[in-house]
Amino acid sequence: MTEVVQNVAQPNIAQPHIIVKNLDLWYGEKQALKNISMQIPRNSVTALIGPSGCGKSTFIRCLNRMNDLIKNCRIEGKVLIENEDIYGADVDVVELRKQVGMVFQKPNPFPMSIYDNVAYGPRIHGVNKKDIDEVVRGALRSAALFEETSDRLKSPALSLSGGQQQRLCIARTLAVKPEIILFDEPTSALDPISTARIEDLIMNLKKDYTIVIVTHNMQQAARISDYTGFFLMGELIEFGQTRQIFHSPKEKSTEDYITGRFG
Ligand SMILES: Nc1ncnc2c1ncn2[C@@H]1O[C@H](COP(=O)(O)OP(=O)(O)OP(=O)(O)O)[C@@H](O)[C@H]1O
Repeated sequence: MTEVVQNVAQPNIAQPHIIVKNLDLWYGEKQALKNISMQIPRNSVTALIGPSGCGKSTFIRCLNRMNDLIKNCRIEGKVLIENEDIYGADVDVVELRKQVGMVFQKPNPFPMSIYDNVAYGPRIHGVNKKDIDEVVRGALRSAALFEETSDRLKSPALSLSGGQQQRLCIARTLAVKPEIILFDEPTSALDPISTARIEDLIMNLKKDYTIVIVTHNMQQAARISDYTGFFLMGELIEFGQTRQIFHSPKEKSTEDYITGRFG
């Protein structure tokens, strides 16, 4: 494993699932990420917090190369998943995004039935027709949506409530059997009850997946995450166990942010 140039102290993580090394990112002339290094442990929830515009979404999108789609975006540094450089020349980006799923802020189900939304990915990835039913039901169960929808799987996904739509999007992600799931502010468009259900779900999912979540909600980060990274103006200021970050931050700016003094 090549040496990581550490700019921020890292907790001792035996076998990180994701290793980010000296990552810089520019949108045209503007540098949005500055020398980020981070080791993300597997089967855990890692929360990324920080004020608006500090680069959280930009960073999370680097983990499954979503920024490839943005013109004028340039990246330097490395992102290793299972020690493989995901920016390597021979990486199949479709396969990478299957391995690293993503759930967005606004639920975005396809305008098709509940069933077809979840079956969409497995069908594209060539899952056998006779196995699709089982995959769809399994994913809906894991996303805690099966009981509510089992009698109306052919109904339009858009007839579901916002919270149910977000769980459907999670089921859609789970159906392609990822290893890592990225959540970009997944509850910011939801009411408190739907938010609590998604938080419970995320905490359950970490048994089987590595989870990275961007959130503006500090209580949410404190409730559901094992590790927290604090970003400020494109830099990772502090990264550590959530308990430590919230109870004894090492950096003054982290403390100011979590105590609501800015942002
Ligand atoms: N596609 C883009 N083109 C140019 N600049 C961008 C693009 N996306 C983001 N930026 C800029 O990069 C910086 C970081 O944005 P980013 O969305 O990653 O921040 P964030 O911390 O996720 O913010 P928020 O919490 O408001 O979602 C901001 O200055 C933003 O304006």
